[in-house]
Amino acid sequence: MAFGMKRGFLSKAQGNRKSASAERDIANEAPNTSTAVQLKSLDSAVKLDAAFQFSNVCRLYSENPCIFVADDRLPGDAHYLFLPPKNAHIVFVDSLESVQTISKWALWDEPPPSPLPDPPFLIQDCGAMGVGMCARRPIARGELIMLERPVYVSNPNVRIHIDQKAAFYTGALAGLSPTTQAAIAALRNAHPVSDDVSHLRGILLTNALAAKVPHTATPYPALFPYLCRANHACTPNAHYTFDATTCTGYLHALRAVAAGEEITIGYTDLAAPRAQRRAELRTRYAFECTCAACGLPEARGAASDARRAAIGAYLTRMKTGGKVPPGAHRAAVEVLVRAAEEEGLVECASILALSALRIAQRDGDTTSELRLLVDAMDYVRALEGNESAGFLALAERLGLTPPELAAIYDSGTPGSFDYAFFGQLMANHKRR
Ligand SMILES: C[S@@+](CC[C@H](N)C(=O)[O-])C[C@H]1O[C@@H](n2cnc3c(N)ncnc32)[C@H](O)[C@@H]1O
Repeated sequence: MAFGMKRGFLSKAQGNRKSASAERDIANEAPNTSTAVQLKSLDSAVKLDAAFQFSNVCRLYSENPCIFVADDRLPGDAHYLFLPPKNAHIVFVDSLESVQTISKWALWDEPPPSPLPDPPFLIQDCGAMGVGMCARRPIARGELIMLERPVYVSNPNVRIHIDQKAAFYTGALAGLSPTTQAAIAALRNAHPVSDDVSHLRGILLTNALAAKVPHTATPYPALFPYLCRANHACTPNAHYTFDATTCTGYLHALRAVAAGEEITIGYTDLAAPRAQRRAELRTRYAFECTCAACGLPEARGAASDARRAAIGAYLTRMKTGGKVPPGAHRAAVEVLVRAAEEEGLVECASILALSALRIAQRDGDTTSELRLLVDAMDYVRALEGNESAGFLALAERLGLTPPELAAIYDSGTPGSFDYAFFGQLMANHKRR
């Protein structure tokens, strides 16, 4: 299961937050004079060349796949992979080895995932938050709101020569089609602008969502023309995930969303108390959060903080102690699942329910195990939709088609399902 990743340039502990700086600056590195790779000069007959004549350090490495060395003084570092090679609509910025791996992904031979025929959202002015995404009709819990391929994906650890920053960013965009360049330029920048470079960096810092590619542990910042328009809420109603097998970002509704309601995602650690969330949004993302959870009256805000702090404390224990931290009790974790439900934090509820499930398994508590499996899958279904691998596997395990299982789920809510019926299905299937 691909749990969602927060908006993020880079990670602190878990690789799901922004770092202050997206790429490392190398102020004092000498130009590389013994370039190991054979680099073509820019006047070779490739259509993209004209676009790259801004830089005397950018070199074509290969035409197909279309790979450029961003700065031939640092040939081991940033390379641009433009896909497809001409009039590209995606650029990957990464080491040579990595962009070569990415260029060989089988998914590039397949047609890209089809956009939704009738997307249930509009991009429109949302007042103080700027542009945002609004539901143009009611959206069901777990419904796929949109899917989109990124246009810019970058390894946050690539090194840039300090005096080549402008060339670096311009180069990364230069091989993209004019439409794709315009889509990036249209994104919001919430950070101060002093020149074109700081503007582009500001766009990246303001908008990047995390994309986890299979061959690295660190999520990569990725820009999406539409997904990046989703504003933040501390109790979001939608969830972003990135699936590297299709190189696509997905947005699912975490609960039923009414027509006209804004569609929001979480940019930050939602299990943190309000002051901490707000401070992080201010320092890393440069805005004062105006969401409903931040605007709760004092007493309700304090109760919310207490619930989130308890959830956060257990999630922290899981980071070091694993899915079943030492000394964890199922009943206590289930109290936290309910707290997460109450807070509307579906991803937290899902992680906690899966932990409670493991504890039940550890304790040989088969009744709780079945109930928690059913509940946990309901959270996964909200996060990733009925097409999630976990949901499909459960349907198979129960001997049901995914729509049959979805219909059973749609008739209940966690705590009100007919668990005995699920148990019967499971037992019947085991016997077959
Ligand atoms: C990724 S962009 C989202 C789209 C953006 N509103 C736009 O106009 O394109 C993030 C920016 O939106 C605004 N924003 C998002 N969520 C917000 C919130 N909860 N409160 C206030 N501003 C918010 C901030 O300016 C933030 O830097």
